[in-house]
Amino acid sequence: MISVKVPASSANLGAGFDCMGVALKLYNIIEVEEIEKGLIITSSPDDPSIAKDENNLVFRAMKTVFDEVGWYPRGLRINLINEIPLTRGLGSSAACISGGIYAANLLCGGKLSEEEMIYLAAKMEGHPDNSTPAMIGGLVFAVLEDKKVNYIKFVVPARLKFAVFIPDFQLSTEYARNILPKYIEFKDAVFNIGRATLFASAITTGNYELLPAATQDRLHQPYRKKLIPDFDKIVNLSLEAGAKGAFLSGAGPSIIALVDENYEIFEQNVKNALASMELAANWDFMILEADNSGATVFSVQSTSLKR
Ligand SMILES: Nc1ncnc2c1ncn2[C@@H]1O[C@H](COP(=O)(O)OP(=O)(O)O)[C@@H](O)[C@H]1O
Ligand SMILES: N[C@@H](CCOP(=O)(O)O)C(=O)O
Repeated sequence: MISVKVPASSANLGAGFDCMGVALKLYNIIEVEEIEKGLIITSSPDDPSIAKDENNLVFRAMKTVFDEVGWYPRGLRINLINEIPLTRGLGSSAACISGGIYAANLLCGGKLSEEEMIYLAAKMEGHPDNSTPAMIGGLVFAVLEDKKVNYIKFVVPARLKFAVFIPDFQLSTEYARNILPKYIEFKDAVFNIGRATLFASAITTGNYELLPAATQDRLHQPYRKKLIPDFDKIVNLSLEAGAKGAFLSGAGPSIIALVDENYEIFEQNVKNALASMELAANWDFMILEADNSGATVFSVQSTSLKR
């Protein structure tokens, strides 16, 4: 049996719609094993939206690898241990896709290169901003091209923390993409190009004072925040507590605030504020570091199955 650990991820990071994302130290474990025949899928905790048949996202991701390399297991057992909350903008689907591809590649003897796995994952997810950091870790700038992903990975220092606010309601990425406008104004495109470029420079040089300005966005947040009644309150409380920028995580509804030194004081101030504020939803709060490893082998046990 092969066991793979794959991180959560937060995409967009403000202005970098569909092209910037970071892996976070919150993980799903995917255990896979070739069996005599059939497909057995188990999941804990379970959720009605996790399919137990060929529609399961991890299985579908694994199948893209089998189709690509022309090798198929006789049967397959998949056990999912899920820490990443579903449909909250923290890359649960990207973790399934990148983790499934990574696990399938191990199962079939490592026929695909890392570049090929990154491409397959981005193609399946439709954008490379979650799937690439889920696969290789770090903070990634990525563009999906016709046959490859062009990307740069930046290893995030532990000094930078990601304060994550997770509400008790879900928002599917598909829905949150469908509500975006087909066209945007030229000045809004210019606004985002400047901020995304500034973000890339600020994060890689450690010039965190620029981050509050560099995480502004006009491409998706103005539309999506209407679906998240507490958005402005959470962003404002984070900035007042000293965050270096706060923005929607992926398509939402989770919100992330960047915190530098003094994160313990920030954490206490935020917890006090959350306890005393009137909010439409209940919000979980946790402080995470970036994961710089991506999908990794957790354990390998030999199987009795003979070929
Ligand atoms: N552990 C899992 N196992 C199987 N399918 C999953 C798992 N986690 C998420 N999914 C699938 O991904 C969907 C959520 O994807 P999406 O709307 O993109 O949200 P997210 O922001 O969490 O990626 C779920 O409805 C489910 O179909
Ligand atoms: N760039 C995408 C990212 C979606 O991330 P998810 O974690 O919410 O699936 C978008 O903004 O739609």
